[in-house]
Amino acid sequence: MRPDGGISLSFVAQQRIRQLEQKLRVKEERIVVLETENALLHLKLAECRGLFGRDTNEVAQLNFVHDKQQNLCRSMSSVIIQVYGAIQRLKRDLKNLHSFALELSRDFQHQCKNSLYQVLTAVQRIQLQNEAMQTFQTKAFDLEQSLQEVNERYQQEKQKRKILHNSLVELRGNIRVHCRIRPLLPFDTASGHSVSQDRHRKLSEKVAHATDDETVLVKCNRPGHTLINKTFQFDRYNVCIMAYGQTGSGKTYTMLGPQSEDDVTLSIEDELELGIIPRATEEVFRLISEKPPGSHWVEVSVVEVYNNEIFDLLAKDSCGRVFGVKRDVVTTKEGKSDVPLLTYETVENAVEFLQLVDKGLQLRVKHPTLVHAHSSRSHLVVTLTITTKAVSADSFAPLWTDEESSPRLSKELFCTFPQQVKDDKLLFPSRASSPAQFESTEKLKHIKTKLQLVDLAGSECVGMSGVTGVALRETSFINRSLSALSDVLGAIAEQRSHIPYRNSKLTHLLQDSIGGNAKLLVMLCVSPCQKYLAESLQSLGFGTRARQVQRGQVKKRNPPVSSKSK
Ligand SMILES: Nc1ncnc2c1ncn2[C@@H]1O[C@H](COP(=O)(O)OP(=O)(O)OP(=O)(O)O)[C@@H](O)[C@H]1O
Repeated sequence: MRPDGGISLSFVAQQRIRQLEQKLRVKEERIVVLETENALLHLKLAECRGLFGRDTNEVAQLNFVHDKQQNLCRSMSSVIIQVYGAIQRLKRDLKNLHSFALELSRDFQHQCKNSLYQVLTAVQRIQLQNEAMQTFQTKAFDLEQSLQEVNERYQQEKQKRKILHNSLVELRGNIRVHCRIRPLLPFDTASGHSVSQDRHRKLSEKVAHATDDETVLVKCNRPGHTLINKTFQFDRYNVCIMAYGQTGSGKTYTMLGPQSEDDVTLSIEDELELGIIPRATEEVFRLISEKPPGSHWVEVSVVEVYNNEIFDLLAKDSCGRVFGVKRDVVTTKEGKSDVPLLTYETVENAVEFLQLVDKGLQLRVKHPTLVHAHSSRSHLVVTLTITTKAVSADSFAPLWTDEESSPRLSKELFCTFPQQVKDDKLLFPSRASSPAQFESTEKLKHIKTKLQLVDLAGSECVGMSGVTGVALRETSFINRSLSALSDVLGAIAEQRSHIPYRNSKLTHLLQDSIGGNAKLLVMLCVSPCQKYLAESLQSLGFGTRARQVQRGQVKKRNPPVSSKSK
């Protein structure tokens, strides 16, 4: 400031400068701030640039993805269109289904109603039927009661009949006699040298006639001789077990059927001509075929009793050839007759059986006599042993029973030969050739039944048969054994305490079949012509007495068969 108190210029300048400097500093500070801001903005710009670069990549990738998405969208759209179409179709189907279900439901309801109606009707019907059933049951009960009453009455009647039957059987006994008269044959009328023509004609006349099934008439009117006009009654001609009669009267024919001159072969071709042995065997196998398989089996033995010796006609030598081997007959502990070592062959059918019998027959002794050119010199005994097995005693069903007689041949035949042995133990192993099944069923019950078919040798009048030497000896044995048989039958008929079975090998061998519970049929064979009148009358007389003794009509006496040995 100047001394007058005025403001100098410099001061003002200075003031101005200071102001300007102030302003400058402010400006500089502002610049610094702006620069800082600028730097920061650069930085941001750089950052933004970086970001922008990255974003561009992302945009490219996003574009790529976007393209892909668009493609996907396009394909999805077509799929969606398809799906949509399918959905539309499904909707239509669903709609159809729905209406079908509705229809079905309506049908079902309708059917349910129908069924218910039917069930109700059926229930009503059942109720009605139940009521009817109850009425019927009441009636059935009443009927059953009356049936029971009838059954009781039937059983009582049956019992009465059985008692009657048994007493009849008791009256008739176990021996039946039938008679068969053979026809006149050429050799009956053949002329002998020692008689005149006239006498020969007389001798060849038929004097024995069967007037009916049960009656034999012997009518003979010889001048100077007693008039014979006699009838003999016999049981019906049905079956027999034992053919008895004089030589040449037809025993072998009856038992075996016709045989050719040189060949003894049995034939089962001509049914009408069959003998009892093939018929009986066929019947046995027919009956067996009706039983369960394996429940029955048959063994066969064939023996001949020749000169009071027993020969096994099925025994084989080392080469398998059959030849008659001598055997003996013994009585077992149980009182049965037995032939130790006897050959038993198992057979499956009648043909096999007949083949065996044929073999045996080849060995049977024959010898021509004046009466019969093919006279059998031995007794033939064919035995069928039938073994029956059952799983228990209750289920046992024997091949035949002898409870009641029947008119049928089979029943009648089988009623004739029951000799049954009920075993709790095995009997079979004591015999040869047991079937395989048998061994595996040890605990089974077995019943053995014997069917013995016998062709006896013929009784013979030595004067007529003209035998000498060996044949005469044979005749003597034949007549003696027939006499022993007659004694046994007489003793049985008269119910004697001792039956002389052991007096001859024949009766000893047949012991099981002609005593005890067994039934024996004697088939009398008779020659029709006058020449054998005495022999025929003797046979018929024997048969009649045996039958009458059985019926209790005659007093005890010895049958006169022993006279045949004269
Ligand atoms: N009913 C019959 N029909 C036809 N011929 C028969 C009849 N009976 C027997 N014959 C015949 O009579 C003859 C003697 O019969 P067969 O051989 O059976 O007698 P047999 O009694 O057995 O004799 P033998 O005891 O001597 O052996 C034989 O030629 C036989 O063919």
